[in-house]
Amino acid sequence: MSAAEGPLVVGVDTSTQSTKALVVDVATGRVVASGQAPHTVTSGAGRESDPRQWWDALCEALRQCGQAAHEAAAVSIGGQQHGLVTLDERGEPVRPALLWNDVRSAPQARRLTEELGGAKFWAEHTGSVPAASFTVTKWAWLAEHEPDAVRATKAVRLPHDYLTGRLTGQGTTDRGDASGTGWWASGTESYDEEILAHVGLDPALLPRVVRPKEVAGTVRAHPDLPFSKGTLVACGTGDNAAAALGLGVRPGTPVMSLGTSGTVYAVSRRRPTDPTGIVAGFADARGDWLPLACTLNCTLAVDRVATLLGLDREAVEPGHGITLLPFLDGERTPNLPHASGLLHGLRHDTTGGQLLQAAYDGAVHSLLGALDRVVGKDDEKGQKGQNDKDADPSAPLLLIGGGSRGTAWQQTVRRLSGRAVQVPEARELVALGAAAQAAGLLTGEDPAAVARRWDTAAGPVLEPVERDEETLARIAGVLSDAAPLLERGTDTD
Ligand SMILES: Nc1ncnc2c1ncn2[C@@H]1O[C@H](COP(=O)(O)OP(=O)(O)O)[C@@H](O)[C@H]1O
Ligand SMILES: O=C(CO)[C@@H](O)[C@H](O)COP(=O)(O)O
Repeated sequence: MSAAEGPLVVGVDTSTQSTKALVVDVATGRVVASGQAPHTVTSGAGRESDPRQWWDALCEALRQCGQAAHEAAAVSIGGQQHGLVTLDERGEPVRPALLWNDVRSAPQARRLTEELGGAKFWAEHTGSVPAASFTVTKWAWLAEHEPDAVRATKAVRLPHDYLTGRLTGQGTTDRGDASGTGWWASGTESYDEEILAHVGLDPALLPRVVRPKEVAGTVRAHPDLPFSKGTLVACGTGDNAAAALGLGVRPGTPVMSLGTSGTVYAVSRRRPTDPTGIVAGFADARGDWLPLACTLNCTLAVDRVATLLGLDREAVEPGHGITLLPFLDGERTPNLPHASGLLHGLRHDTTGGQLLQAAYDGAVHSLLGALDRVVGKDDEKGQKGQNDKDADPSAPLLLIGGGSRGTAWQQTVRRLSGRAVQVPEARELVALGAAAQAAGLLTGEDPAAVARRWDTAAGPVLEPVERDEETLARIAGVLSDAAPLLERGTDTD
């Protein structure tokens, strides 16, 4: 491999299932080294991970990068959003982190929404109506179920803050990830004291929100790290905001990410305030906004159905009136935290491949319904979408995340969206976005412009096909008819 032309930077994605690190040449965007190490997440009632695992995985992923990581001049961490990390006075986790896909705090989400002026108040103050994913609901759950843990907590962090803090020794976050907590006011871009007081969280426990182009700190000496002391650390951000940076998207360009979570989003110049709660009004990592909808059941749920059927994930067959709502983990979009998977339309001649295709259809249907609101279509009640001025309905949908590599995912998105779909060849767009942010610290460039210079979104465009309206209408009908079943848990919950 030829020598790098420019300085090197490290971009990290600490996601739900693993930590990935890339060493990138700032001049060309070439990935000169990479590493990856897995995490474990608990199954059962909740979804928890020990933050110390994320640190160990980061050290391992960096070790795999070899000498290149030693030469890096700056580093940035992108990470799974919303997780509640509670640290004691020594900076050690009080308990495992409560993750974004842990739905135990659904009752707290409902209660907080009602107690503080309803959905409109939350949407106008924080940009989002809290669902069980939001950090504020997790803190309220912890206060109710584990008051000793709350008393022992001397610092509250998000996953990317935790790793950034271990690199620098300082408590910092950024506007992108702060906007997913439920205690950051998007109108004033500051912590919301009314909400914090309501949930009994002292603002002194929270990290400082670093501005987009500001340095968060420098790497302190650490035996497990390949970095030189003094390497610059960027503020980092949530994984979706990092991927938006990594693609260098301009306002209105729609993105769909197929990973542990499914997400659809677009950068917007308008601050989102959707009182239906479908669109979360996140900030992006630059100073704009990132209206986004997220599902809890994406690649893992569809892979699980394939495993149950004993099929390869690509062994789909065209559907035949079968509807499978793959809500194995409850669901966030639509907001059905207690739902479980639901199958309708099974016949003697139904094949396993058709059932599998129905799982893909169910997962993609939820995302596409939400995409209409994210990019600005008016809903059936005439409410304006979030981003109508900038959205270009003919722009290809950018498809990213692990699932975007799969033919069955690509074809399902094409058929149910009726849009052109572009699949970037670059694989790790969250880590690339973090690398672009680190590069921006060195060169003074806008990180999104860095990503465009690196041409990270380049990849084949799959031409549009006719939209499969029949399947979309059938799934919407089953969702609506099954509402009472989906709103309650099963007897084993
Ligand atoms: N070739 C592929 N086809 C379909 N799905 C894939 C493929 N490769 C990986 N995946 C899926 O991608 C998921 C991981 O995606 P990723 O975006 O890395 O997730 P996360 O960032 O949430 O940890 C896995 O659950 C796996 O099922
Ligand atoms: O909760 C959200 C977005 O609001 C998720 O997108 C998480 O940020 C998890 O991301 P992945 O691990 O699936 O990348």
